Amino acid sequence: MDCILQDFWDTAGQERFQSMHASYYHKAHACIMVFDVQRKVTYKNLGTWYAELREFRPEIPCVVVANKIDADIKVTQKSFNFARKFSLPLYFVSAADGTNVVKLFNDAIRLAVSYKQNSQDFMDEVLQELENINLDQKEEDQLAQEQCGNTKTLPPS
Ligand SMILES: Nc1nc2c(ncn2[C@@H]2O[C@H](COP(=O)(O)OP(=O)(O)OP(=O)(O)O)[C@@H](O)[C@H]2O)c(=O)[nH]1
Repeated sequence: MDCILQDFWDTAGQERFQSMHASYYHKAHACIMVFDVQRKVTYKNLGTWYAELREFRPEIPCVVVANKIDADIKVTQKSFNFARKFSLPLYFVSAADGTNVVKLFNDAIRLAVSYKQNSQDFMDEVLQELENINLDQKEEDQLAQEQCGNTKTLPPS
């Protein structure tokens, strides 16, 4: 199971939108979009990030995080339209004091696992097939290695 991505966590808060390489998206089974409640521009950029995410991963679960609430607790009374507009769960978080951090990651992981188990997305099926091929290959390599090892340890006849 893969979750989007330390890089996304880092990049989403940036002031300028900078596209991420498609490979970052492809194996993600959930996305956590973070904005900084003290920097309006990071909230404004969410729409662009979300559009890019949906281009590559149309169905993965996504949650929105309002971070740094410790700096101004009153923001927790605000309603943030972006989350409502796309029906995404919104978490009020402080990475500094830990508020809601564990809950956020527990929920995101649960969503990701459930998505991975039930996904009907064509891209996921392709990736799963590739993963299976890799696993088969690894098993074959391991078997071949074991057989080589066995041959070496055979006593001389
Ligand atoms: N008060 C407060 N400060 C925080 C919180 N999370 C991160 N910071 C501070 O914000 C600054 C940037 O944190 P980073 O972990 O570097 O985050 P980043 O996403 O790379 O950077 P930004 O996009 O600038 O927020 C650091 O000085 C952190 O200490 C938080 O929840 N509350």
